[in-house]
Amino acid sequence: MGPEFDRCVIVDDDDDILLAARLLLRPLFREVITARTPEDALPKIERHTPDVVLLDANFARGATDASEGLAWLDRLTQLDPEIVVVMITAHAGVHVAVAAMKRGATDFVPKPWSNDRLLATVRTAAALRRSRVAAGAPRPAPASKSPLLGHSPAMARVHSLIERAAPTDANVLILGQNGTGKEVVARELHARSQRAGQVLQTVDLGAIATELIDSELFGHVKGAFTDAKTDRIGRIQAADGGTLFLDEIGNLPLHLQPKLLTALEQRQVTPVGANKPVKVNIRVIAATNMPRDRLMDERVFRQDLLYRLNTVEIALPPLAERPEDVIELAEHFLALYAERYNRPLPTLGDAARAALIAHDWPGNVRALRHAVERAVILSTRTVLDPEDFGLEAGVSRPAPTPTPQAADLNLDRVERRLVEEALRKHGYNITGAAAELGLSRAALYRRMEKHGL
Ligand SMILES: Nc1ncnc2c1ncn2[C@@H]1O[C@H](COP(=O)(O)OP(=O)(O)OP(=O)(O)O)[C@@H](O)[C@H]1O
Repeated sequence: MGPEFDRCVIVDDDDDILLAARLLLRPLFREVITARTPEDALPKIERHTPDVVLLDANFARGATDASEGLAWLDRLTQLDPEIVVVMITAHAGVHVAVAAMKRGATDFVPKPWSNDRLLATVRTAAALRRSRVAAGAPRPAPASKSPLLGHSPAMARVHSLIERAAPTDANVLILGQNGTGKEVVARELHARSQRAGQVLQTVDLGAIATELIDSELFGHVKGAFTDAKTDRIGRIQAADGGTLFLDEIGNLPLHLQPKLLTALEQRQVTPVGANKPVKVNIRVIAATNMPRDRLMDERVFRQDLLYRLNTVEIALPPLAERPEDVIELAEHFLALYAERYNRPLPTLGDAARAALIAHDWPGNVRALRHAVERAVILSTRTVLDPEDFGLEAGVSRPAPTPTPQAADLNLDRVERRLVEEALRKHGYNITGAAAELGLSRAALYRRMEKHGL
């Protein structure tokens, strides 16, 4: 069998490192291109669109803060936003890890590396990139294509609520941890409503900078503030006639909550800087991963707005509380990804089934979906084992991570521990945990996927 992948570019100022990496990676790639400086590497990267770039973090003699490597990382991601960069660093500190993640690195290899780990890291990075490119589809697949699966008693209640609430114009509030399927429920509600032929306008309030939320939701008129060069219709108005899906509603700043309440009560919006309101006809679906008790705290969320939004409330339990759904979901995703990646459909072995059911899935259905995708891409077995999903046979939870010790500087473990700690601290609120780690939500999801969280 020939090499699995096309091209890899390695950038390091140390000839020994370049030689070692070239020898190690040659069986994986048709061509391994080396460069001693990023300046040399740039035209090669532009010309060859490599599957993976291995980039040293430190170039200047004696430099240890990785600033040069990070600056080059920025240039590379600007050049190709899809680029897969694995950082190599001899001075692996957590701050370097976090800074590089924030700026789009896919992974890290501390130097001196272990050959197995370098190979595994590079192979995973290359496989994921190639599969995505071949599929021509960014992940995750559009949720609209995913029907709402699950026959557990909890999901049966959810289906029944959707059936009853969808055709009415009642506002619906969907509660549930990250990855439990809130967006799928919102789409299902819209699809089964009388507004199905109209627009479903989604606003992810967790993804918009706080200072922009006002004009994003309500719109603005030209000259309302310095950057308002033209009139801009807000998302509420853009949803006119259809459904407005306010995702991560818990992130709506307190000072804007009365404004949204007024808009919903009066069925009209006043764009920033305008003096006349505009009529709108919308049905509102909102979702949040905020635990109910926080949402009931007047200091966090205005209760009058909450009552306006939760005419019907649909709570999605964490996946761990509905183990009956795990195999149905896993088999659905297996079929989906086997087809997408053009692989023979593997089956779940008994041990894999047991491990999938026993796992506590803190990242819920999203994490299960990613674990299945990875298994489809990377496994060559026809009957899948727990290891194909990054799980251990007969272990229901990931081994508890040891308390930080000065001796444990393994970047991978440190990263996993930081991500876990941040998630726990923020009650699995992705926006909060991402902010604390200094990552975008997308980058945090990638870390969660990588560590099977
Ligand atoms: N019951 C389900 N049936 C089929 N697919 C599901 C189900 N629940 C979740 N998924 C899939 O899991 C992934 C996460 O779901 P979704 O985006 O709806 O979660 P969410 O609760 O909105 O997450 P977040 O709060 O993090 O945005 C999606 O790919 C979705 O298709």
